Amino acid sequence: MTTVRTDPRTGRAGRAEPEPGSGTEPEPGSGAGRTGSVTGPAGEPSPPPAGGPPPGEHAIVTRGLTKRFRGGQVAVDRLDLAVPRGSVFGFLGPNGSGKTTTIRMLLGLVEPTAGSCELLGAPVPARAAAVLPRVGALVEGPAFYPYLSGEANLRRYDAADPAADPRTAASRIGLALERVGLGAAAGKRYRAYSLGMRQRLAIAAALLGPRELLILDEPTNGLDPQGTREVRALVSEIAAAGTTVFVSSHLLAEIEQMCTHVGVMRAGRLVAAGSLAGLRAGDRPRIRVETPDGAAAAAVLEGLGLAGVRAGRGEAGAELGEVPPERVTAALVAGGVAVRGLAVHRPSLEDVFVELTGEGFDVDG
Ligand SMILES: Nc1ncnc2c1ncn2[C@@H]1O[C@H](COP(=O)(O)OP(=O)(O)OP(=O)(O)O)[C@@H](O)[C@H]1O
Repeated sequence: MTTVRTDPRTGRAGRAEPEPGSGTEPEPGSGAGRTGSVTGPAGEPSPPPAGGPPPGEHAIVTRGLTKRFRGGQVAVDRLDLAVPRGSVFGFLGPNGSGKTTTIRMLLGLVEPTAGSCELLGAPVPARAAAVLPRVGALVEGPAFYPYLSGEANLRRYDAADPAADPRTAASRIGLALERVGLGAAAGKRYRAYSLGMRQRLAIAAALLGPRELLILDEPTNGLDPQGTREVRALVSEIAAAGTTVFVSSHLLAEIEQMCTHVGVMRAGRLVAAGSLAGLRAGDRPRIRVETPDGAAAAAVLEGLGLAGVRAGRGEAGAELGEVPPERVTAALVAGGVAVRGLAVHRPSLEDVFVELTGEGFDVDG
């Protein structure tokens, strides 16, 4: 069973922690694993928000989920979320947009002010004890002992879970280490691990047992590019093996590279959600013509029935729609327009999100 600690500075609920005992303090900074191996009965599945897949097809559903902290700050504001089973769902938003608070409510670590949430069809917190053993979680504030090996650290995590059978601990730990690619480094001390290895160990702690859902809060935060790649690859492998992954990030590039679905948060509200493919389908490619006669080019574009025609100095542009670019080129030439250059520009996902949210994202990764 996971132990929950409250941060005396913030009053925020904390994470599972192994009992101290080595004489050295655990090192913060890489992740926390929710432990547990008992599979409890799930609650009755309930209908997803209107228009979504049928009941049972969502790993996470929230309805009107709201958290108002003492002092009046609304961290999460009437959140309706539906995370399809089998998806890698990117929970994207700038710092302070309410991602961690949402995850804490999902895990029963913070009590919602209003609304409800379900994990794997079971209401949380009402049925948290039954459902959380099927959910692995990595939420900020991890602690591992630097002088202990990765394996020994996991043994401590496992031993702290009263629901975990000690007789099967060795195979459980071995399997978790193998799954995150740390089998060969199992005996190495934690302090000798790279950043990526540390984070993979944290994910291993969240995988001590069969999980149907894995919730990761900013798992690449603070990692170097190599560590980031490792975690990204690991998330894809875990998802390919059938676990739904819910991963938060403030980095669009992260989400774009590892997720199938995305929900975008801004100031506590969900401002966009759907499959990446669906969001991209809304992209409207534009054609841009470089020409000394922008007005003449614009007239040709209008003549072709293109929308959003604009003429500028030395250029003209329009939404391309279904018209093939070669038809535009031919029409421009036939219309006597001197074409110096022609390009088709498809808006990036960032352009789409900026349009939806009115805000940019850190895309450096
Ligand atoms: N215990 C708390 N008491 C008061 N306000 C809080 C508390 N926890 C979070 N907040 C506030 O709620 C808002 C959302 O914070 P949250 O940590 O959920 O955002 P986030 O999107 O996860 O951002 P970050 O990645 O920076 O953690 C912020 O304005 C934050 O300051």
